[in-house]
Amino acid sequence: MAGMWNELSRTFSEVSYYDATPIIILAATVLWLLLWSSVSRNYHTRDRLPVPPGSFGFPFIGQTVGFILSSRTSAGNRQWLEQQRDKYGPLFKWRFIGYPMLTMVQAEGNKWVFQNEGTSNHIFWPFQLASLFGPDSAIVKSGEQHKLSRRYLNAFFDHAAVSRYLNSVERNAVRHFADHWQEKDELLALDMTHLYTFSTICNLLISLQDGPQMDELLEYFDRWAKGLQCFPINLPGFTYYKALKARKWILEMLGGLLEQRRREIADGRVSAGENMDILSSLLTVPDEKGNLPSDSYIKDNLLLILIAGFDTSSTTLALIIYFIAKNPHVYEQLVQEHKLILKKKRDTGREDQLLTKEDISAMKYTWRVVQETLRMQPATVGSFRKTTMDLEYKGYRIPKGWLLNWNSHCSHYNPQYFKDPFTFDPSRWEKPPVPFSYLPFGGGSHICLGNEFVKIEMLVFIHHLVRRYRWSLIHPTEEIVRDPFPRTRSRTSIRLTKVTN
Ligand code: HEM
Repeated sequence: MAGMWNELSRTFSEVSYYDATPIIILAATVLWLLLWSSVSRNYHTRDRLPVPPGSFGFPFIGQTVGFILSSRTSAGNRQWLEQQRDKYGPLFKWRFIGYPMLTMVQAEGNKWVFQNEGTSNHIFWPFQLASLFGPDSAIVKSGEQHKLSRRYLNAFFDHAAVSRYLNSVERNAVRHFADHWQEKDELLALDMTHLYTFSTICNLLISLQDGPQMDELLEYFDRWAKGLQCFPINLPGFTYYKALKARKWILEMLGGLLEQRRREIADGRVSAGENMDILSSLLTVPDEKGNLPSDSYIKDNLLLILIAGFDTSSTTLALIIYFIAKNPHVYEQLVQEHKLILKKKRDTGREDQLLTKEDISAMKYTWRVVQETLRMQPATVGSFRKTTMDLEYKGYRIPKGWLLNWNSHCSHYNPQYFKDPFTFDPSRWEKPPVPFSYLPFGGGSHICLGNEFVKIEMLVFIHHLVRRYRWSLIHPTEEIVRDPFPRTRSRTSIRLTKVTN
């Protein structure tokens, strides 16, 4: 009986196996056909889609000249982009130094760019800028290499790390006001904020204090920065050539410092601990794979942080001084906030002590003033990503190899996101903005490394400024220009009056 059953079941399974074969083949074929037709339909549909509206202009040059010329004035750049938007819509194509470019002027477009970073687009810098940054700079890296680099650098600039820098930032601010502001009735605010932010970041990174060596380094950084906005002509006498020379000089200087520090660590003259500057940390703290970074990585990234962290902050601080002078009610509100902080310090017996994290958290209105300044004059108005595959977005085909340009300046002035955008109104920051409409620090994986640090650097400075001075603009109607960072034509010349607490 059992034998018959086995026989039967074997026969049944064989029969069903042989019977099922054509069905399986048929089902697989149908499935494959369905999949193929869907893929090919999508492919062909995307292929048939139009590319976004706009004009590529002249071959190669496209609109490069018009765009660069418009970038010289602060409003010019935004107005140029708004003209294209009004003509073609919030997503438009144009051509920049030979590259087809797609600019997004609304929050939604910015979000799309940042959310697809690493999958269908990656960071792009024109070769002249990439050469100024250097091959090991985190800013030019993409994908896994960028992730590794950022994870390592983030440890020096996340919230916890930045809180540890508070005391040294404040000591530097106090020294700065004592050395450069006292006994002055008039000064150029931008020159002062330039010194303050450069000494703050030099101190933090390489323990370099005010003095001839810092002045010389600052001079080379200024030459380097001019290379960001010029034609890339690498011939003696041209700005780009000078910028590359300045990079070489800075790297040599950092190389010398690196060797000296290595010797000091070996001799035990610098020991591990919270007071180490970032250079010493880079020489002693291994990455997640247990390796110490190479010299070239250290030099390129010190250069990056120095450059990314001082012109942006110094121009923003000078414009904060400018906007406060133009809005006396803002100054009064700031004074009230900082008087309260000083009173609280007095009441708790901390009068002579440095600011604490709690004092910084109490500077709510002051931070809104910073946010509003960064809305009206973001130091960086956008940058580029490059598509790594053909894409479809909003019914358009976006070919592989096009540049995507996220832009903050236009959305910062869009009344849909910011009511009365031309009014300097710190109170608008009592509510959070529409996501991706406010991007002074960029977004996605390349979001500003220093955005936590900026907060203490600026709040500490404003605290010491408003408790010491009141000021007015010597040229109240002067224009804001960009070269490439925003500044007033006179570098914000102000008249100072000392105040007593
Ligand atoms: C008001 C001051 C600042 C503004 C407005 C600002 C703005 C920005 C923006 C918009 C980006 C993104 C670029 C992109 O997506 O392509 C960026 C990147 C960066 N910023 Fe800042 N920044 C400021 C201050 C600082 C400071 C103080 C530091 C350093 C301590 C710093 C370090 C960096 C670095 C290293 C990057 C490159 C990040 C990467 O590519 O992964 N920035 N910054």
